[in-house]
Amino acid sequence: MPVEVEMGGGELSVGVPSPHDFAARLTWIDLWVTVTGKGSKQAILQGLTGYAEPGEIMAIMGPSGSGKSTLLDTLAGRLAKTASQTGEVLLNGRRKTNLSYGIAAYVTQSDDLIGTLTVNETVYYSASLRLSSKIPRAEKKAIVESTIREMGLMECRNTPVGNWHLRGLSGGERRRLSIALEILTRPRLLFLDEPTSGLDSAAAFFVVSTLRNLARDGRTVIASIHQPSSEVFELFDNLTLLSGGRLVYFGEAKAAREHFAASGFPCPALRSPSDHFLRAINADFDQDLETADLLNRMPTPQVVRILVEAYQNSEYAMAAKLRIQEILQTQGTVLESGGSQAGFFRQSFTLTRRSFVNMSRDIGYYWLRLVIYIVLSICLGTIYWRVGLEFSSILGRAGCIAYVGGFLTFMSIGGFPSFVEDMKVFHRERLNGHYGVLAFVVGNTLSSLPFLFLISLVSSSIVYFMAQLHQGFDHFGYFVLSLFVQVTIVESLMMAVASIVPNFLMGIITGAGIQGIFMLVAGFFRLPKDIPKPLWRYPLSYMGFDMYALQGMYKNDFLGLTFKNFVLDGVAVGPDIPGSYVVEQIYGIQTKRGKWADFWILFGMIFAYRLIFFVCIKLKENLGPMIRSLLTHTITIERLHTIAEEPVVVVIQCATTVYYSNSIHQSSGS
Ligand SMILES: Nc1ncnc2c1ncn2[C@@H]1O[C@H](COP(=O)(O)OP(=O)(O)OP(=O)(O)O)[C@@H](O)[C@H]1O
Repeated sequence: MPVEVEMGGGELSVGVPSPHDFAARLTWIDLWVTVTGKGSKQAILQGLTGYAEPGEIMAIMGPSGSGKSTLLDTLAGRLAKTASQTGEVLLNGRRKTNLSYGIAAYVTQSDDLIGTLTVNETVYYSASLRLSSKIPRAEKKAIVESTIREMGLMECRNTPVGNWHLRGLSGGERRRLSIALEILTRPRLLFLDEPTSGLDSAAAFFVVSTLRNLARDGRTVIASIHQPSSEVFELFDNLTLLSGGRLVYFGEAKAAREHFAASGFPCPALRSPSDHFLRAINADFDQDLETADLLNRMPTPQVVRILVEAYQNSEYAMAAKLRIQEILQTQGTVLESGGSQAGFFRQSFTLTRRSFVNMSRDIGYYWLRLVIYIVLSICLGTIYWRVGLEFSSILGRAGCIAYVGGFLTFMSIGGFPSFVEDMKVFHRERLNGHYGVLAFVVGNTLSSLPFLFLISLVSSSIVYFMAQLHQGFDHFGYFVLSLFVQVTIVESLMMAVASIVPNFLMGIITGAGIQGIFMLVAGFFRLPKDIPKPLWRYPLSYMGFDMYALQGMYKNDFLGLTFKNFVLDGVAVGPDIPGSYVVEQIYGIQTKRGKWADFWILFGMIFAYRLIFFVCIKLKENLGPMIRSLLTHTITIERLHTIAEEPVVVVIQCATTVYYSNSIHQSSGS
């Protein structure tokens, strides 16, 4: 009799969830992942089926490139946009294509951490962001301390993580810190990609022991691992062994040895089982394999083929499918996002504080920029030294103001590397549900304001008093505020760019390009009335902040001053020129709108650009899964057509939800 299993969006299972059962039971059935490159499709996961249960720790092993990270990403709903997926991933019997944003914690291979914070600060801020505000401070500190201790980081608790200018933690310590951050809140479902990479064998043993204890506490832990020692391997309950995206073995870790022996590849007495498995299935380097009696030299692809077939026809494969069936019949609780229990204000406050501390310690964030601003301001001040009220001063003042508004703000690009680092940390924390997008935008905005104000004040003071622009505190105050608002807008623009571009170089190019265009249509290089319509004048010159900044600053400086007319043979050719004439007739700017109106438009733009930043993050978060779900649906239908031609039973539930059960039938001999 074929074992027929229907899998679906929750309606199929018969068990009633217990309200107190928050365990995470993950099942995946006939999982295929394909990527398209150079016109051809490559399957990087080929029909994987398995499950992970609470109380157990599962290792995903395989040679480099065998698909370990891809399997973890697929299970966690984080597959790259370029890859397509078919098959089912069910959490507690329900279809859950996206486990991001707090339902599952994921420790990725890269350790994206804030370089200037110490271990203690990193874990404490994380606790403050995620643990309930009701938990007293002392209790939070105790949780932080015990987590740091569990990961063996007590010795370096006051060491900064480290960045380009700060020597900090070793690679292994960073790895352990990344794990500490995710186990802090004891997540129900924990994925770890290479948690032991960079660790010595003792550290690897302690880290995996901690993960096992976490699993014993009712958590579900899945970790990909390269080359565990025998001691570490013994800590794993279950094993998924992959080679070239195919399943070589799934089942109890300790039974894998018997399976290899039964398939004709017994583990030699003095070799660690994990070493033996990996040597047998590593197709990258063809090798001699010490086989018991079958072959003395066998090419690895052949070994892999034998093992894959042996597994498909084995009792282990059958047992896995039966267990999946049982899991699906005892439907568990719907796990909601469990990322953070702290409220919005707590999150915003903590993020503002953390970001402020980082900005004040990272010399590349603002301090280096401040130095460059001071140097440039001195250059500007010397070039426009006491610019005066001559006829030529009109051009001089306009040039000085345009440079301040254009190039000085353009220099905000210098902070881009730090923005990119910030965004990496944000993406890691956000995907693990540590806080919301709005809290991040608020935190990032508030923490940057004091530094931006300082930069504006110092630069303005130097330029203003060296060039001796329009005297009077109100004029100087306007100049400072206008520059402050401009750099804040550019900062928002660059953060928005950092949130969408894939890398640093693209970000610099995109950010510089946008600013270059806005500068061009600001009204300095071409007078406003001469800027060609429709694109350049409407909408671009109005969308950019430079136009309002330039006009406001011109009005601030020229209005109320009088300039000498130009001199021919020692005699002025006409009467003195009032500033209003300069603004209206020479620079073609209407003075009906006062300088403060320009300022308030600019001020409003800070919110508009921060909103764009917020929307960019949201779009990036939602667009990927939307595209994936569309692609997955199309590919599932495509695959169904292929499968329908094969001798298998196809179960169609409804128009949009299609499942098939070929692998299950095969295993039962159908
Ligand atoms: N988005 C993608 N586009 C193209 N190829 C991909 C993509 N993702 C993964 N691959 C390919 O799929 C294979 C499996 O990659 P994966 O990162 O899952 O392997 P891995 O077992 O985790 O390797 P390692 O142990 O070296 O990290 C590799 O050959 C990789 O190049």
